[in-house]
Amino acid sequence: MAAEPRRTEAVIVARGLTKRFGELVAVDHLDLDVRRAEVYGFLGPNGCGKSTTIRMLCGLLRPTSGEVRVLGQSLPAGAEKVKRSIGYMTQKFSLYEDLSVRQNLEFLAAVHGLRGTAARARLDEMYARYRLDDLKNRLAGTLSGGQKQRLALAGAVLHEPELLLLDEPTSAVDPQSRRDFWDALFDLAEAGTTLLVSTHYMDEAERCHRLAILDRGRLVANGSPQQLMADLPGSTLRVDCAQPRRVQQALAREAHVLGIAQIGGSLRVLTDRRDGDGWLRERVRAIDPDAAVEAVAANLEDVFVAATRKPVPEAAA
Ligand SMILES: Nc1ncnc2c1ncn2[C@@H]1O[C@H](COP(=O)(O)OP(=O)(O)OP(=O)(O)O)[C@@H](O)[C@H]1O
Repeated sequence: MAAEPRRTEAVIVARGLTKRFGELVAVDHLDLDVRRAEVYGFLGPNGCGKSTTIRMLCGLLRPTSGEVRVLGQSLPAGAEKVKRSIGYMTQKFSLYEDLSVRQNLEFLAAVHGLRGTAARARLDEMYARYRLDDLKNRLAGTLSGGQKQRLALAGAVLHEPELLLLDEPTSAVDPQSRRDFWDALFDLAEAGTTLLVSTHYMDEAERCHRLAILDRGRLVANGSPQQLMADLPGSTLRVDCAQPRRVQQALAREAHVLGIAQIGGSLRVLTDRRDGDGWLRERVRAIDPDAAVEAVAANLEDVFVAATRKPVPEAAA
């Protein structure tokens, strides 16, 4: 039965969540609030601690310090109680490649204690919902990337978890499959499931209700994508010029320039100055008097670059 989404109730509350591996601080005093039925994104560069955090949130990894409550249970003490209500989909395909789609799902149904007609009804629902009907007898190892992902999602939600944790679930699939997958995630959220999903893709992060940006184990920004873009403490500019590579090299040495990307024949420049428009026009004119500088709307990639280019605070160095 479809529950009314209630995006106010806390499903994940973490305070000061920290994980050390020897000298390495993989997750560093992370505070996190995820509410029921929201799609919450985790965005960050490789190695910033996304997977480690997700593994702590599903009770697979014991935090070094800090507090974390998931679905009302304190972890790790309540991990066993909460495990039945959590679904987890990893970056790598983790089902049995030498079993068929049907055998994989029947096995998972048995693991979750589903039997008889209840199991058959739920499996039929999964085949239909995730377009697996024609693939039931295929070995999982022979499926395409998108098909494997649909099977993995079916496996992760078979037991109707209240919370679904997805660790870079779309890293091996094409854009259309990614879109279909996100539609499936929103269907789940609409039915009341809470989703936390890590991603490297800006377009995916932009679709989340709210998101956290992590960098070197720390939370460096969080909020709705719209709010993060509106609050960007700098400006984004487009520079049209005859020799973009030359202008890019010269601007890269400027202290207030956080990032430059060439897009076709123009440059997209992110500065940490609110008055970036006039300031950059002056700099660019010195390099190429004919260049045109125009302020453009910030996107989530600008937010990401600005948040992850900040120097490491003294305490973490
Ligand atoms: N079991 C472990 N033992 C030692 N170091 C680890 C362990 N697991 C993770 N790390 C380290 O902790 C840091 C964070 O890793 P993690 O996998 O959480 O990052 P991530 O953000 O998920 O990266 P990616 O986007 O590449 O998947 C990395 O430096 C990683 O090498």
